Amino acid sequence: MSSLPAIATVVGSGTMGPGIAATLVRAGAEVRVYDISAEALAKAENTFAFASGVLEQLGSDTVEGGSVSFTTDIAAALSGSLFVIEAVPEKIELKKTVLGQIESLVGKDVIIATNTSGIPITAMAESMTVPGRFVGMHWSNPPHLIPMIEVIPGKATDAAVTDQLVEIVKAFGYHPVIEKEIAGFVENRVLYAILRECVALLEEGIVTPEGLDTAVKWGIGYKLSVIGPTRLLDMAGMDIYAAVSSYLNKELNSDTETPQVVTDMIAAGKLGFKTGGGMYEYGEGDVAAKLKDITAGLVAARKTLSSITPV
Ligand SMILES: NC(=O)C1=CN([C@@H]2O[C@H](COP(=O)(O)OP(=O)(O)OC[C@H]3O[C@@H](n4cnc5c(N)ncnc54)[C@H](O)[C@@H]3O)[C@@H](O)[C@H]2O)C=CC1
Ligand SMILES: Cc1ncc(C(=O)O)c(C(=O)O)c1O
Repeated sequence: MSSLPAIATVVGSGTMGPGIAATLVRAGAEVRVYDISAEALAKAENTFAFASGVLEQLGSDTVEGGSVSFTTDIAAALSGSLFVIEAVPEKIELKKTVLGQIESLVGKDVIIATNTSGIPITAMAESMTVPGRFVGMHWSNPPHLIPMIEVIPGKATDAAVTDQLVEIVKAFGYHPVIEKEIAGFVENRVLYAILRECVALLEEGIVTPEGLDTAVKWGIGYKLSVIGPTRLLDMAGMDIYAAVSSYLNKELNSDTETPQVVTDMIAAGKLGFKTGGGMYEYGEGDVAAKLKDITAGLVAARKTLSSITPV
């Protein structure tokens, strides 16, 4: 019998919610998508349809019986639900309020997972009545395409709940990675170490954005997508790592604040794809074309990577 809960609810339907829902529906679950904003839900219906189309393109396993509904009625979204994924904005107080709402509407044995990017689970669970059923479930964007999920128990999370979440993740064909709780979790700690250095290199004018993207895509991304960093150390040799790190580590950027260049871009309304300009400028139709290319690339890469020995 599949470990996938028959009825699941996604709370918050912005960038992440619709792709999460599409993944669960394809695996056979009845998914309710809840948001406080009717406008967000209307957009989410389109994003859900797009993500479902991508899963079809990918040819991922499908289980009959999956369905989706969208609602601004939280009680209806949670009625009879067996598994809840919270995906509201990354603000701890908002998340705590929403968790309180969810807990007041579901039974004590319902697992509540959070898609936080890195807020410690224990801090988020502080005011929960049953914190043992609460667990981190960090999907990566785009959630319908990146088949890895970080599973992070907090101090109060029941071991059985962590085990159940691992089985749920496996049931829809993703790779679960169990981690000890730490701010940012593993994926974003590594990503943000890379991004800090990248932004510093751009800010210092060492390389152009195009040059940086080429160096990282082919010199790092391509290689790491096949073998992973631990194996890379073995391939390079500890002697090489020791020799290079002895002079390089002290040179790497170690700023603790958000880079000024990013703060300035935000002030100028340059947020990236969502405003039509960021590190690069996008003209009419450019963002849609880029997203199409990125999706096609991720579909092709996932097919290839799935067919070779992992890490
Ligand atoms: N965007 C990304 O690349 C990733 C985001 N995450 C995490 O996932 C969570 C959601 O992120 P996004 O989808 O990017 O956020 P978003 O801002 O795109 O969407 C959040 C949605 O939550 C809704 N919302 C706000 N308050 C609500 C409430 N009280 N009840 C129900 N819905 C409410 C908003 O209307 C919005 O539609 C955050 O914790 C974020 O850090 C995790 C992985 C990747
Ligand atoms: C820049 C950035 N920040 C956070 C996340 C996340 O995982 O929360 C992502 C992502 O791709 O998922 C990201 O790209």
